[in-house]
Amino acid sequence: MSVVREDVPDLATLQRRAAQRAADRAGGADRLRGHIVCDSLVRIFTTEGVEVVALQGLDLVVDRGELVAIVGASGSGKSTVLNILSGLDTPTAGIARVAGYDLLTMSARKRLRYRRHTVGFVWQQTSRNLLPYLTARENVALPMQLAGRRGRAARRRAVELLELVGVEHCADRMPGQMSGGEQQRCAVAVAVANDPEVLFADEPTGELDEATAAEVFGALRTINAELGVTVVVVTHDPQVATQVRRTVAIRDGRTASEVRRTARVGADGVEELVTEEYAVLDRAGRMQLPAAFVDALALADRVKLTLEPDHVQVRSGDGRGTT
Ligand SMILES: Nc1ncnc2c1ncn2[C@@H]1O[C@H](COP(=O)(O)OP(=O)(O)OP(=O)(O)O)[C@@H](O)[C@H]1O
Repeated sequence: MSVVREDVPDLATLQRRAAQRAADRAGGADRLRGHIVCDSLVRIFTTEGVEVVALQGLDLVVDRGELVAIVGASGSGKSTVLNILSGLDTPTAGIARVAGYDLLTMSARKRLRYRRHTVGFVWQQTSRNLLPYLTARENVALPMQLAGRRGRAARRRAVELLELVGVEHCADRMPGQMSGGEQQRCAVAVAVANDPEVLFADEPTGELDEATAAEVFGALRTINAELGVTVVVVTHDPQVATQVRRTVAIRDGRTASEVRRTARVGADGVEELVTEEYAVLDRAGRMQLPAAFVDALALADRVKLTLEPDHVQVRSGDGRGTT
C-alpha cells in the first residue's frame, strides 16, 4: 500500500479527515483549540557562566488534529522547543501546555505519565526508535505489552499500524533488513502504538533522500488523518512546506513566520491548494519582516510605518522603497 499522496486535493481531504477524527477523539469540535500552547516561552542555558538564550519569547498554538512542521536554521531553537514540549527539558519562563498538562509545573510523576501515555516520539536516528534484535511487528507490539496490553489484540494492532504506514511487508524483518525510510515509517507505527494524543518527530527525515523523506511524511499524514493524532515535526528542510498544510518558521528563538496551504475552489470548480506566507505578530505587536524583504529594500536600523485603511506600509527610514 502506498501512503505517499502527492496530488494536491488529497492533502486537503486528509486534513479534513484529521480534523474530524480529532473532534471525535476530543468529544466535540469545541475542544479542538489549543492542544499545544506556547506563550512567551523562554529557555536560557547557562554553561560555564555564559548564558545562551535559546528561546526568547516563542509563541505557538497548535490545535488538536493539526499536522504542523517547525522549520528554522541550525541553532534557531527547534530542538529546544521540542525537548520542552516532549517533557525532556523544562523552560525558564513562559507558558508551555500540551493536552492540558502544564509543562512548567508538573511533578516528576505526572511528567512520567505524560511521556508514557500522552505523547509519542520519532527521532532522527533510527537506532533510537527501534530495537535492532526485534522484528518490525515485535517493535510495534512492545510498547503495548509494556503498557499491559498483551496477546492477540496487541499483535493484530501492530500489523494494522504497519499497514497504515505502508510497511506491512517488513513485519517479520529486523531493522537491519529494512531501508532507512522503512525503518522510520515503522518508527511512526511504534510511536503511536499506545494511541498518544500528540506525536513529536525530530528531524525524522534527516538521514533520508528526498523521495524516501516524502514517504515518511506520507506516513505522518496518514497517522494524523486516520487516528486524529496531533503531529509536530521539527526539520531544517525548507521543502517540508510542500508536505504539510502549516509550516512555522523559528528565527533566533522566536516564531518568525508561517506558511499555510489552504484549499480553495478555483474558477474552474476544481479544488486547489494555495500557499500563503504570514508574519507572526506576538502579543506585544512585534513581528519579524522576512529576511528576503529586508534584503530586497536594503532596510536597516529604522523604518517608517504608515497606517492605511486596510494595511500598514513599511518604508525605509531614508525614504526609499515600501514593503
Ligand atoms: N544544553 C545546552 N546548553 C547550552 N546551550 C544550548 C544547549 N542546547 C541548545 N543550546 C543553544 O541554544 C540554541 C538553540 O539550539 P537548538 O538545538 O534548539 O537549535 P536547533 O534549531 O535545533 O539547531 P539544529 O538544527 O542544529 O539542531 C543554540 O545556540 C544552541 O547552541
